[in-house]
Amino acid sequence: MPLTLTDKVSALSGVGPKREQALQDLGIFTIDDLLSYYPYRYDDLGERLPSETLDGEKVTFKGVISTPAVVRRYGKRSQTAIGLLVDRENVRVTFFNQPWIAKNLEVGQEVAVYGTYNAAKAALTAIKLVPASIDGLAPIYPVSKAIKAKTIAELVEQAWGQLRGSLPNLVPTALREKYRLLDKNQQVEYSHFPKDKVESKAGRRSAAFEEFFLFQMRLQLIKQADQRFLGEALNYDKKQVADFIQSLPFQLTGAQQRVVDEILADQAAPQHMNRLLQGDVGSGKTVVAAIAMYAAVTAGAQGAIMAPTEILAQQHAKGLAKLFESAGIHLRVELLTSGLKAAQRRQILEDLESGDIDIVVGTHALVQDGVYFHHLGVAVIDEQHRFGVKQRAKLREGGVNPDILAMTATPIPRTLAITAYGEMEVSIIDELPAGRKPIITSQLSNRQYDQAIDLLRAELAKGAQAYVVTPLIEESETLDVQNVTAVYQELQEALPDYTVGLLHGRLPKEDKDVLMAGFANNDVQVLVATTVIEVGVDVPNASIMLILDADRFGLAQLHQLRGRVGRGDRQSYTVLLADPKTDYGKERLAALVQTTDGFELAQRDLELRGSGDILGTKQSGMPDFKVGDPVKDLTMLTIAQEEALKLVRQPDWEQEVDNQALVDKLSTTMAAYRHFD
Ligand SMILES: Nc1ncnc2c1ncn2[C@@H]1O[C@H](COP(=O)(O)OP(=O)(O)OP(=O)(O)O)[C@@H](O)[C@H]1O
Repeated sequence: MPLTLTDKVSALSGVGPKREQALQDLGIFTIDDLLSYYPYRYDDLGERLPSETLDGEKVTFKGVISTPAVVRRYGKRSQTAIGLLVDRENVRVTFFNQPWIAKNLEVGQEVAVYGTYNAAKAALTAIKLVPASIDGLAPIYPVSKAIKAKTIAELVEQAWGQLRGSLPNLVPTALREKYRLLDKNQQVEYSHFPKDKVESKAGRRSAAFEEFFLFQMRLQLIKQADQRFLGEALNYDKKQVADFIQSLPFQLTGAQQRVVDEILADQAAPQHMNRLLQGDVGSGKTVVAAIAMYAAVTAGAQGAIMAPTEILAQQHAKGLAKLFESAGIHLRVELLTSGLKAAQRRQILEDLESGDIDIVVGTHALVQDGVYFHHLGVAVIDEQHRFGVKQRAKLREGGVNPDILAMTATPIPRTLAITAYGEMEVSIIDELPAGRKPIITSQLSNRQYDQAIDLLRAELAKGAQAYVVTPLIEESETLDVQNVTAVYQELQEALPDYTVGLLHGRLPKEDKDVLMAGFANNDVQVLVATTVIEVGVDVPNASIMLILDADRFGLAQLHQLRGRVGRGDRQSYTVLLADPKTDYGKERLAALVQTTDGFELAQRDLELRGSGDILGTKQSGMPDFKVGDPVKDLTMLTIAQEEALKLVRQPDWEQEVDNQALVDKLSTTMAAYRHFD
């Protein structure tokens, strides 16, 4: 049977259950996955002359051995050196710790050596001998411990040997011509087996476009499907909503007012709303969500808000209840989390279905089976990246198709957000409430811990509260707990006049609740915690945060953490305790000291990392591209979006494009949405 793209990788010889598992762990299930598993870089095995080579460059020199191998031993270590005549230049080549190699190196023999060139000394530190016949670039694949790059290369070769020339194009011909993209077979060939950099670049460019194009086709199809299930034109009570906004304890910022208008307009329109609300930490997204939910309630519908953690859900529930109460609005706000007792849960589910509950706040429990709404008008998803498309789809089940408002504090440059969240409209709160004093951030060495505690004491003496954050240690929860507990005990002794609380992921839910309530009421003044407090905790009286071993956190995470202070009128402080060892570590902390602007930090982080990593990762909910880089290749991503949009707008695009392979590839996405029709 000839090999096909949809075959499992186990169809290849040499792939048993163990290897198959290792491949699956890398996301490679089918032959198609394997052939789309592109190298992340190439070793340049093409031969070159020393005079064409830069200092420090990795290069292959092909030449004739001119001096016999000399082996020097230093205990367990060794150096083996030869002279290599490359064209007319003599290069000294040194192999480290491979004494046995000497016997393969005879004067007069022709060899090719791959290594790092030192121009000043005309010396090459050898990485490996390569067969003299090899020319071009050797693909290097991202791998895991369980499988070697070489194995992947061999499997790709095996599969390609059988399928070469037979792959259908996914990108329509017209587009390939317009943007001078390669035919699929050439794309695969050039990506895996380029002869030179021109080929590898061309392969990568076409592969990136294909990836973006498929991604955008999916987004646009989802968007189109979304628009097809008509939302509902919520007939909300303008006066009541205006009164609510009037009665808030503060005035909305201009940015808040603008996004509120955008959201209310969406809600009132017959189309279904699918909007992303982006705003830096502390910019006041929650109250915007409250207004949207209240509008739904005035129209006789319900509102729901889903939070990523129980602590946050509780906080939202309490905060919302207080907000409405202080405005003299009588609403029923309930909390639905997995921690509820069965009877309580049953009651809440009943009241949700009968419409007795106006606003429900919860975690993932909200999108579980058996949760039915009487009439859900708007669903707010806090930190949207923690919820997938499936859960969103779940909200639509039972015929309801609520407006969706996703909120995130991850700052993403606007153009990028618009393309990457192509299925959503984007609203941005780019202004902090008036009167906020920028948080003062400082960095101290770990040896200056006492000084940090003095700062903390000074704040406590003013009646303020404090956070002390300890990091994740090597991903081990047990060690984290030990660490955070030790810090807690120490602080209890150091601060006898204050109540110190301890919060970590292992605590029973009730204890967490009691503690968070205590901190919110100022019964607890110092909260020692692991990163469980990362998102959304809102205690405006807290004015100082100590972050221990701050270099163990990522920049975005530190920014989120820091956002827990500076939420009220007090001047707030963040003290980063760390002795960063790497430049990246130092610059990351310096960036935090220098600016409190999340967008600027996101940009800095990008530059420091030098890649789209920050956006590609799980953290931010941005799609994970394998080849394309949404930051560096933004123009291409935008083009892919425009073209996908143009295509799906044609009523018969499936016939129009005349590309069955593309239609097949997208069929799952379409099917997932078809059953809502
Ligand atoms: N316009 C405003 N003027 C003054 N205070 C405000 C305003 N809007 C919100 N606040 C207050 O600012 C604090 C932060 O607001 P909120 O919790 O909504 O921020 P957020 O954007 O959700 O932040 P995070 O992403 O950090 O959770 C709250 O205490 C809130 O009451």
